[in-house]
Amino acid sequence: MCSPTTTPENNNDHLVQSSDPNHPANLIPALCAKFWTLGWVTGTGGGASIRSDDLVYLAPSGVQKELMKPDDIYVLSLAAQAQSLDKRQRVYLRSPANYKPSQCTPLFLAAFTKRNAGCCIHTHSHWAVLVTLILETQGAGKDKEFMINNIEQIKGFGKGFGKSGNLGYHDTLKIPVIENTAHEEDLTEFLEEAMDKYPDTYAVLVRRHGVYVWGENVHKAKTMCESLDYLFQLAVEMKKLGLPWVTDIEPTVPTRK
Ligand SMILES: CSC[C@@H](O)[C@@H](O)C(=O)COP(=O)(O)O
Ligand SMILES: [Zn+2]
Repeated sequence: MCSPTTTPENNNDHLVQSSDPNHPANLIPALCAKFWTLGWVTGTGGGASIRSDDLVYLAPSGVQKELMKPDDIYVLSLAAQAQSLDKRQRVYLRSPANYKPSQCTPLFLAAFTKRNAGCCIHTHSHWAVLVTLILETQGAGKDKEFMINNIEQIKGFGKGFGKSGNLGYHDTLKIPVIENTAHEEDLTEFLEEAMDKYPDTYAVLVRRHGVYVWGENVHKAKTMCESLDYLFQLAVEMKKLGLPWVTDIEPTVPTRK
């Protein structure tokens, strides 16, 4: 299951060799090194994947994500994957030696195929985990979504897949929460369910685990992941101060002279 299929003679190494710092094989290690400093990908957890047209660039499993090199990156073709008869069999154009592909692969692929995302980031941020723990204490029914409004940073989010523009200050940002599973890949069906139930969401929280965030491109995925982490941290601090995450502040219309 999920064993790599590659061309042994050349392993398509040219797919990960570029002097362009924005090439996905260079950018994934660079981004993960930055994310490690934020506590997002420590202890091999978390990661990031980038899609460029048909090609998906992925990290190996169980490696220190902040120390990865371009040569460590897997490359998969979405078209070849779609044609594969066994959908659980991954069709890699390039596989680095002595590694296994990230366990997050089917979750990243869900963001690329169901949302046409160009980048998906998975963090194990303390703030994301804490928000899911706080929600858990609120009991069944209230523990399945994180909601916050009337905070400026909400404007860092797009309105939704296929919609133009960003959320406004008074809009309520809703992020679904799914339960963790013993194996990362078993989260896939629940992540896809959450995407169907919340068609506008760009993120899904995983209880006691972290968060998946995607965007049309690297810039948008990174911006939303940073905005979300800011909001999760703020929400944890607000909870400690007894402040509500959702308020009914009415929009004010300034009078211009
Ligand atoms: C600290 S182990 C974390 C893993 O089980 C998983 O949750 C994860 O995010 C990373 O999986 P990986 O296969 O190393 O890319
Ligand atoms: Zn994880």
